[in-house]
Amino acid sequence: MFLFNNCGSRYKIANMNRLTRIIPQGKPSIQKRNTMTSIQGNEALLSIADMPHPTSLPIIGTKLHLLVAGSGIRLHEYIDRRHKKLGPIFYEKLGGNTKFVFISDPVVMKSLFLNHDGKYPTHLLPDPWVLYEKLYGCKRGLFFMNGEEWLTNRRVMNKHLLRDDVDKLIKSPVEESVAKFIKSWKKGAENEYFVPNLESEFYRFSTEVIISILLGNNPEEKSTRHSNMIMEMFSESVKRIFQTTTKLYGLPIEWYQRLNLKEWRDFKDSVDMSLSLDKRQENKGLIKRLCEDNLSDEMITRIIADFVIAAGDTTAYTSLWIIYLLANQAKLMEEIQSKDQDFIKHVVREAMRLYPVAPFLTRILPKQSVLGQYKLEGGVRIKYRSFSALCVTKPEIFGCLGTSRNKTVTPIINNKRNLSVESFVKWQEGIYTGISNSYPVHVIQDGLLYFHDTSGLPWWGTVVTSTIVIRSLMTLPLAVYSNSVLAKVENISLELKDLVNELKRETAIARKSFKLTDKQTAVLYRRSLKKQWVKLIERDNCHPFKASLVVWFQIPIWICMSFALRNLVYMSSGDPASLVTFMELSAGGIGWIPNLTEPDRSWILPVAFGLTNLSIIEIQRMSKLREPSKMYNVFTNIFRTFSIVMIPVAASVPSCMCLYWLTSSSVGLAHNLILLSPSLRRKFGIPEAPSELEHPYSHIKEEISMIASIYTSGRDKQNFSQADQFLPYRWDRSDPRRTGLMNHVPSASLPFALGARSCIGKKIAMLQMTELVYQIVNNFELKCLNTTEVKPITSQVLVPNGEIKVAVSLRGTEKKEQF
Ligand code: HEM
Repeated sequence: MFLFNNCGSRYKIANMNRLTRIIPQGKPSIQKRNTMTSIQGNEALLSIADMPHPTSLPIIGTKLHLLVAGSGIRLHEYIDRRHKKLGPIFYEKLGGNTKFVFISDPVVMKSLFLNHDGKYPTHLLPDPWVLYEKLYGCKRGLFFMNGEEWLTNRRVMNKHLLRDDVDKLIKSPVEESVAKFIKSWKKGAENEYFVPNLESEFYRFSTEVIISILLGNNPEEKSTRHSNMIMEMFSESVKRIFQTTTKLYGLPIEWYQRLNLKEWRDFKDSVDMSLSLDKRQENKGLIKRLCEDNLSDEMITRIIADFVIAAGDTTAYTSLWIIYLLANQAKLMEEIQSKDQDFIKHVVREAMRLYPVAPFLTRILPKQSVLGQYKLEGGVRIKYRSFSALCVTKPEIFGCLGTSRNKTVTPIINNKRNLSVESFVKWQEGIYTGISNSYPVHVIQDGLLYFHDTSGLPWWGTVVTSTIVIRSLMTLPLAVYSNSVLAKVENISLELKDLVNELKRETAIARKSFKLTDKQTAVLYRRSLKKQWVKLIERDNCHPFKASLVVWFQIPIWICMSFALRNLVYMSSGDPASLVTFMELSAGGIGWIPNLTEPDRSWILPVAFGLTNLSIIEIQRMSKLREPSKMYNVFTNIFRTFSIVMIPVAASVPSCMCLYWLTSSSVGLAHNLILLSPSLRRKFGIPEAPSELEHPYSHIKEEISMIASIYTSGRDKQNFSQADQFLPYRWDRSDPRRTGLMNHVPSASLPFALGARSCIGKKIAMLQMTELVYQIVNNFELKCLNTTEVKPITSQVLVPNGEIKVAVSLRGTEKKEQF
């Protein structure tokens, strides 16, 4: 009790120190101080702009820094270093338009989880899962729910899994599963030591525990073939689905759709089966209880399927870390033997402090909030994001037309090369002359002159208006058509996916009946698939080539219009009227470009042109979910480079041409934005497709996401003395050694989060890990065989960077020397 109070006062002091640390190290300027808003009494608050942050580039943010630091798998270390440099609260733009506010201060973290969560706390969702949900139309459990749906179901689950008497439901299934596990290890260590595949074994064990809890502790039922089958399906498919989604983070976009995640459907079938069986049984499993709560079968399936997934890797990897830590500390293993099971809880807590499987916890602020010294805007985050699997980039197509008449060619030393350069220039001039004198260019040129004469607009107005009219009348309908074709193709590919299994079956039958070889079967399968694809494409009249029509119209129009303007400036027709036009163009400019025949020397138009093109590329990119394919990245980078290269080119051509290019790109940008809107897409008759964004504009605008850096706060010396040491006794209030550890802030270690949206399975997890570790320590001796330190990396959870190898032998036998 004394220690507890003592620890409380230390806690306050530690946190008071921290509050002063929250003030940015780079002091805000006097001007900034004056702009501080006073919200509560006289307390002056800082805005997010005053928050410490690393310097970042406009679009890619600090992505390059992260890349250099070892990419996403090193995120926990990267952010840890940032905290050390910038303090316990800072923001960082890791690319895109979201400001991630990272917090490692326990007081601010607590306040985030307890006071600022709102009625329906929301977190960021892993994109592959969101994609999966959207593509396959399969609804997910609690973790993916929001709003009233989440609250209603969460309350039901709280009643069953967080109440004090939860032990009645979980104790016996956990003990049984542990007993089974220990039995199999004892068998393994019967003759000598053995080195188990810890990851797989813990995965299977975790799945077994959760399924036993779901089905109830009915020994008769457990022995049936049905139950074993469910177990097999659960553990295998869940493990595979996790591996698949982890890979999805880095896979090219098309693979998302190509991957046949059939395991999930098998898995859901098995849940359905167990649901129908459970209703008839007299067991006391969680499924039974949920049925009694009148939850629909569909909802139960959703919730418990997610339990299996959530329980699988979290408990498996935490158990793995615990065993790794213990296997490296023989003395501690001996000490634990003399302790009761309660002490194992401290072992588990301490391991989770050092290796929290969820190293970052995210929250979206529902409204404007004050966190520490900062007043932050509520982040309006879209509920679902999706990506365009069959997206078509509609970058502006640029061509280099800007050769000046008096442009000279730099002589090149080598005569032969000189000759070839000359012939190239001749060839180029020939092409230019050919295009300049072509019929379409003359038609557009005459059209421009006619429009200028009849409208009475100055030349700058003529260029801008005619561009808007041409692009809106010609390219907008084509862009709508192209989007429509793409949406249809996307829907067809989903339809085809359903046909694939049927085709496979038919091909298998054909193979048997006609005794086909592997090669023949593959050819037959490909042919049938292609036939189906063509059939569906013909049915919906949406050949993918049609989607590119917009580009085939846009490029020639762009070239012809540019040449038409060039002709007007260079008086190519040679008649007196062209001299008049030239004079009009010389005086027909606006603002800083009075003379449209001269290049824009201020570079305003060329730079605006370049930025507009970059915006189009970035909007296309931002409206996609997560990492696009490598090919898409290559093209995006080519277009980015091209946009930048075109800036000096635009600065060297007459400003009427540059004005045209800028107007054309701006209209393109507007079209891109318009065609993101779902309601406008419906009005234009574009069918709905999975890749469509529900809230495209909120996706594009800047957002704020709060991230609690659990890894950092747990390892911060200000929160825990000897923070990098594995000292389970620090959690034991009765241990005298604890007095030597000055800093101890329990709320700085939040492996299960805190508040209304904290882990629903924490009691299950704690019980199963404690029981398992207790039995392992008391029955076996462990010795770590890894010769180098195993470090954590951020995958979906914090996992080891290599296989953890531990030799297991029966306690008290003479097998130790064999290690
Ligand atoms: C060592 C084991 C575990 C750890 C460290 C852990 C950690 C967490 C954390 C940190 C969250 C909150 C995420 C957030 O706020 O964004 C969470 C949520 C959740 N956990 Fe666990 N978990 C563990 C085991 C389990 C188990 C065994 C289950 C099975 C019942 C489970 C089911 C869930 C579910 C369904 C949620 C979502 C809750 C909601 O959104 O309302 N977890 N877990």
